[in-house]
Amino acid sequence: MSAVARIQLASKVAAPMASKALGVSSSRFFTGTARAQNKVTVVGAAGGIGQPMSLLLKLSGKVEHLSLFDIVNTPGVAADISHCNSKGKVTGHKGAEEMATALDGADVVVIPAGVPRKPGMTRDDLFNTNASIVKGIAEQCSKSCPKACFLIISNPVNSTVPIFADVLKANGVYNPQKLMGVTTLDVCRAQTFIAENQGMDVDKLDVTVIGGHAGTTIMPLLSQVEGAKFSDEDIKALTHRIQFGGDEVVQAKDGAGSATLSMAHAGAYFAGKVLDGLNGVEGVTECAFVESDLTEAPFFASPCTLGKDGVSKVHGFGNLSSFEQALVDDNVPALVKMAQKGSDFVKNN
Ligand SMILES: NC(=O)C1=CN([C@@H]2O[C@H](COP(=O)(O)OP(=O)(O)OC[C@H]3O[C@@H](n4cnc5c(N)ncnc54)[C@H](O)[C@@H]3O)[C@@H](O)[C@H]2O)C=CC1
Ligand SMILES: O=C([O-])CC(=O)C(=O)O
Repeated sequence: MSAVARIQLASKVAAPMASKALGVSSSRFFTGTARAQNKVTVVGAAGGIGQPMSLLLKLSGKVEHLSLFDIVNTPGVAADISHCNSKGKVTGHKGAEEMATALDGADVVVIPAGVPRKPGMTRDDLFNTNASIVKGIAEQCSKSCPKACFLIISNPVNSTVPIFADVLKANGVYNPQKLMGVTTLDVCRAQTFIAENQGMDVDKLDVTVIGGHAGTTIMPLLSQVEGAKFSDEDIKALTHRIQFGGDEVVQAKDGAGSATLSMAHAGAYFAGKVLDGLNGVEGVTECAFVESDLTEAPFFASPCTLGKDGVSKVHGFGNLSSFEQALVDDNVPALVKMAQKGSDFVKNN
């Protein structure tokens, strides 16, 4: 099937894009209106997330130049993906000496580089390894593509985003509108689990998930789901499942890593929305972990409008139920601490 036919087929099964976000959905994946005119670099492109996410970005038709960087295996991954008959060229770059070329002139840099969890670990247990990986990537981005939008997937997101911010700040190139922690998978899970529980059409569900991306810092706002009716038990069980959805996958993979395929979908979807915003599509709104003054936490996920310069507006989270307010009160101190841990790392290394 030609790329055009494939996209036409996708748009037949998908609802037309409205100006407001409709929520993350695979059937809406190919319906964006952005033209392929940007360079997107994936850092960690040969990994469990990096490979399928790069494939989805290539198939999206939204990327003019897909630049794949990793410390291993990228020439093969790039050669393979480049044979897909969709718009955009693909280049592969391997190792520190090729990183500058990979990043040079990028409009969007998506970063799933770093180690994943094994059963029994928290995301914070990845800090010691991933903090220095993310810091090194931020240093090179400061030099090679300081004006790009940076989409951070590497865990622990609650600390790696502050690390990235502080490195950009130290290099005098930090723009809070352009730095986003990717929390889209939490929204995907919320939509999937709520649709199942309520017998609703997953394509029509829009769920806001605020806070951070680790355990109880992930806070889905079930009280705001239009048309849903939850018992108190459902609210507790669904909230817990959304907060610990990552653990569900880690346990099922039994030592072989964490979510890769669902994250590839979520990451490519979110990157596509960032590209839509950069290219002038109006009213694109998605949840993301961004610099925020909504709470005491310096970074906090909430709905954000994505525009020509990245995040053009950080929205509030509206009225909360008493259950949700208690979650926010209980979890903001943890978010403050995890951000501070990231900042301290940059200060001391
Ligand atoms: N934000 C989110 O919702 C999610 C985040 N993650 C996180 O994403 C990260 C990646 O996960 P996977 O792809 O499963 O891991 P993986 O181990 O399969 O892939 C990671 C890739 O990063 C590469 N890498 C390591 N250091 C690098 C560097 N300095 N520069 C470029 N590439 C480098 C590795 O060579 C590898 O190919 C983990 O930290 C994981 O916890 C995973 C799922 C969801
Ligand atoms: O659970 C993990 O370690 C990976 C992740 O962030 C997720 O699946 O949400």
